[in-house]
Amino acid sequence: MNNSAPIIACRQLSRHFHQGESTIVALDNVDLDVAFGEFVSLSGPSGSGKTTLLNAIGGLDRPDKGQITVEGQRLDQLSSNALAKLRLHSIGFVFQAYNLIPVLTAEENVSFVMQVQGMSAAQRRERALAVLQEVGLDDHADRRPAELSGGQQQRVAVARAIASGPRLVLADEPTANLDSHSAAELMALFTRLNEQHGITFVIATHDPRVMACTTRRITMIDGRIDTDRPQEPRPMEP
Ligand SMILES: Nc1ncnc2c1ncn2[C@@H]1O[C@H](COP(=O)(O)OP(=O)(O)OP(=O)(O)O)[C@@H](O)[C@H]1O
Repeated sequence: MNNSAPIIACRQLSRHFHQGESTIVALDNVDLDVAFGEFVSLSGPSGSGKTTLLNAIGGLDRPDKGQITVEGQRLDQLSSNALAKLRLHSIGFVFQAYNLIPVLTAEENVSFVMQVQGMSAAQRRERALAVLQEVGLDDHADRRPAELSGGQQQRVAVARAIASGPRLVLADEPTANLDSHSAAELMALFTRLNEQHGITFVIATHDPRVMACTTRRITMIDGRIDTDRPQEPRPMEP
């Protein structure tokens, strides 16, 4: 794979939703390239298309028109099996609701995904503990989600997202349910994963402090990209 090629390339993406008589234009001819290793925020008013764009890039939803290439693979040309594989191995997802399985411990929540990926139990345990250590939670590996704070649950969700070693993480309002201290910790973790491991992040957010942490700031309006600028990142104050 040629690393000078973008990790994400979107061409003329459009997505419409039909509600009764009316048509909602969620994405309107979006063109977007994101290079390997970028740290990007996506902001804009509610309904401007951020989630729709992330879901399309992550292969969770198909656009009506246009093309998406992720790590050199055209999503519209992949079989559903190949798309599921790409989602499982190459893209990490982090959501506003942490989406952990309540009856499983932190370690089991992380290793569950690797089980689906076909790793042995010993490999899973080793890898789960390594990624929990990466997010600062190896000493909480045996706790269930209800025994963890919101910030800790979100960090378990990050450990799960990076367990398979993806080069791309898509995060949809990851700090929306967090207090400002936990949000700052999460953004420091994202920054470290970006700088030290080269993981590309695209983060949809309404929080101006999250936008300020990133090195490229994209705003959307009415399903279109409105502004797109590089910036000097400003770490979030705890
Ligand atoms: N499954 C759906 N069915 C109908 N309309 C939808 C669906 N998903 C999204 N939309 C509409 O598409 C538009 C874009 O929605 P989207 O969720 O992408 O916006 P957003 O910028 O992420 O908003 P928010 O900041 O509130 O999360 C909105 O008008 C929304 O109501």
